[in-house]
Order: sequence, then structure tokens, then C-alpha cells
Amino acid sequence: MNPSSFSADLIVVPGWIISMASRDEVLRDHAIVVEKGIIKALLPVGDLPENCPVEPIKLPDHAVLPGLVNAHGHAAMTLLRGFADDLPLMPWLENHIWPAETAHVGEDFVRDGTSLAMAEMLLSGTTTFSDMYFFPEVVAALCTKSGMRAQLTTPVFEFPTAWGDGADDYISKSLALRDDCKNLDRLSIAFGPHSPYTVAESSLEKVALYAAELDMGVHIHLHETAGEVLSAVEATGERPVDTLRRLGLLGPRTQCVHMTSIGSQDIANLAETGAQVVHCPQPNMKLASGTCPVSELRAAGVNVGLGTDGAASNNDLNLFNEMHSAALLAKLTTGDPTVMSAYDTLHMATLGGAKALGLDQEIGSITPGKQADFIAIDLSAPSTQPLYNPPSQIVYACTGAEVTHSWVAGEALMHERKLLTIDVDDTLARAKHWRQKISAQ
Ligand SMILES: CSC[C@H]1O[C@@H](n2cnc3c(O)ncnc32)[C@H](O)[C@@H]1O
Ligand SMILES: [Zn+2]
Repeated sequence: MNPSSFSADLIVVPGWIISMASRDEVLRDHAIVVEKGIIKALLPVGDLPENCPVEPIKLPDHAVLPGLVNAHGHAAMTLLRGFADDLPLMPWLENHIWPAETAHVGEDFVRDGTSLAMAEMLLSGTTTFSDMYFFPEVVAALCTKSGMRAQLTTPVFEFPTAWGDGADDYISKSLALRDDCKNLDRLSIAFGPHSPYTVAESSLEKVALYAAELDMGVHIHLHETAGEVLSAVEATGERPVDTLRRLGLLGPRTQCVHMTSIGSQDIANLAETGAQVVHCPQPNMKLASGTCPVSELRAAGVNVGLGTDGAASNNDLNLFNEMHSAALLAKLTTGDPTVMSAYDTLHMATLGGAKALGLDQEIGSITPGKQADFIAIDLSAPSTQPLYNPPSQIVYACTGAEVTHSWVAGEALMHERKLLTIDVDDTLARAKHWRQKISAQ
């Protein structure tokens, strides 16, 4: 690079760069050069000019990788973490979670719960999240303040809730939010029809039409349990994934969350239509919902991202935990320890998630031209030494507490584990206030 034309506003020189741009690539002695929020180059350190326009941030004990993408969650549900545990999905939802939401969800609940979620996610390496919750306009404002990148999916139900009266009302609010956020670079708006068992076919068809016309994503809980599939077959003669395909709702813009209880025909349906899958291993295990056959899906060419789901069912929003579980669960359920390698698992939590959200041209790998969204992980502690293979350490040995820095579009959101855009003390005080209020009922 010609020193006279060298310009940059951020230069990071880590011990290792796991770019996720090509399989198993781990770069040593390279610098990430960023200008105006975009990755400009990955340069051998020796090619940096002697007098850089900014002081390079040297992190010799750290691996830098793309910011993690939490491809499914309900951020504000942090306020219901530990509220109802050790139950199957439908009794958990119908007898505990939905009554609590009816009693408490409003703008304040969403603001305070989402702030807590954003703090937790940033501290464990997530820079982009997908959210499916009420009052997404409140979440949009919080994202702008915190600098996090997000896909906000707007709830669609057949029945009224605090955010809407019925399917048409939810859909029109979704369209209005899309208009309101059109100039916000770090936000995308997608439809979030809750599930095939809470949204009528006629409403799903409307969502499909708008999504196709406006090129919007669709994010839906699908095949979460064997019971869901069985009830659908009894009621309609069809498996939920077949219903979505018949309604024109299965395609590359559709993000199918959970996908347990699936067989080869379901996998073929997903592969033929290019639909996306989001795997949530820990809530699937905790609610004993079932297993998503991720290695079979990936082998069939289906893209898979990774999500935590909400803190009321997980009970954390830590993608390091989720990666660990995803890798181990895939090996156990297939009886094959060679599936879901550390690299494959990291792929699911970065580029796979970015692709699921339709963001893979912008984020998901450290590639010149993409947004400068990346994190630094300190691998010098006893629990991550000695170091043979950084991806192995990250997936099998890290806890998330090793993440020290994060940047979104080149903006520092965390420095040496201090959050720069979120007031953690205030957020914790508000969470305590909600615990008192919710447990008093
Ligand atoms: C459309 S707002 C989100 C809605 O979904 C509920 N929810 C949380 N976790 C799950 C899950 O695993 N399956 C189905 N629904 C879930 C949440 O409580 C909100 O009401
Ligand atoms: Zn969910």
C-alpha cells in the first residue's frame, strides 16, 4: 500500500484473525484496516506505513473474529429469566409466560428488558441480533442508542396483545415501522408471524405477499415440537412446513426457527426453496422440545444460523454457550464426533446467521468491503492455554467472558470489557425493580 495514500480511522492488530471468509483461514501478523465503518484491507503488519494516521490497537493475545449474530430471540424477555422453568413448551407459554406478558408488557418493560439483553449480548460477543417482540419501535430506538445491529421482526398474531388488535393491525404496524426505519443503516425490519398455530393461513398469505413485494424477511417459529407437527397433521392433514410452502411462504427470505421433528422430505422442502433455518439448541433441550438435525440440513445445502431464543427459556443470551451446546449436541445425536467441527459451529454463529437474516453481503466475515463488525477475544487465560487452534478454543473452551472489545461499523461498543454505549448500573437497577413488580403479582 502506498504510504502517501494510506488512510484509516481504525487499525486493529490482533494475534489471530479468524476471518470466516474462507474455510479454516486463521491469519497471523495481519492488521484489520477500517475507514468510515468499512473494512478496507487485511494487511500484513509489515505493510503498514511507519506513521499510521491512527495508533494501531495492538492485541497480541487476542483472536479477532466477526461479531456474533444471534439469529433468534425475544430480547425483553430477560425480565422473565427464571420466572418459569422446567416445563414443556405449551404449558410454559400458556400457563406462565403469556399471562405474565398480558399483565406486564408495555413500552417500559420492553425498554428495560431489551437494555438488559443488549448489555448481556455485547458482553458475550454478539454484535447483531434478531428480535421478535412487542413494541419493536422501542427496540429500534435502543439499537440506535447502543449502536448494535439488529433485525427487528414485528409480531403477527391472530389475537390482540398490548401491541396490536389482530393480524391486519400487526401487519400495518409492521409496514409503518419499515418506513420509519428505512434510513437506519444498522436496522432491518422483517415480519414475525409467531407460528402456524397462532396465525391464520389467510394472514400468513398476506405476509407472504407483502414480503415478496417489499423484499422483507419473514421470521417464524416452526416445527418447534413433535406435538406442534402432530396437531397440525391432525387438524389440516399437512405438516407445518408443507403448509408454509403451499402458502408461498417458504423461500430464501424465510427464517424457520427451531425445526425439530423433521425428516428427509422436510429437509428437501427447505433445500429446494432455499429457506433459512435458525437452530436454538439450549431452549430446545431445556423445554425438551426436540432436536434440529443441523448437520443433515447443512449437508443438504440448507443455511443454518444460531439463536439463543429468549432468556425465559434458555436462560441466557450467550452465543458461546450456544455454540458449545450446538457442537456437542450434533455429535451426540448423530453418533458421529466428526460432524459440526469448531469451524462449522463458528460459521453458524457468524456468516450462517448473517445469511439467515439476509445480511451476508454486509456482515458475517472480516472481508474488505463489508461493515467493520468484529470482536476481540483474549485467549491468554489458563482456561484457554496452551493454544493449538483458536477456533477450537473459542467453541470448546471459552465462556464469552473472554470477549474484551467489540466494534460495529467501526464504532467501539466495548473496550476492555467496559460497555461504552449502555449504562449497566442503571440497567441492572431497572431489572431489579421489575423483579419486585412481577413477583408481587
Ligand atoms: C411475537 S412476540 C414473541 C412471542 O413469542 C413468545 N415465545 C417466546 N419463546 C417462544 C418459543 O420458544 N416458542 C413460541 N413462542 C415463544 C413470547 O412469549 C412472545 O409472546
Ligand atoms: Zn422464540
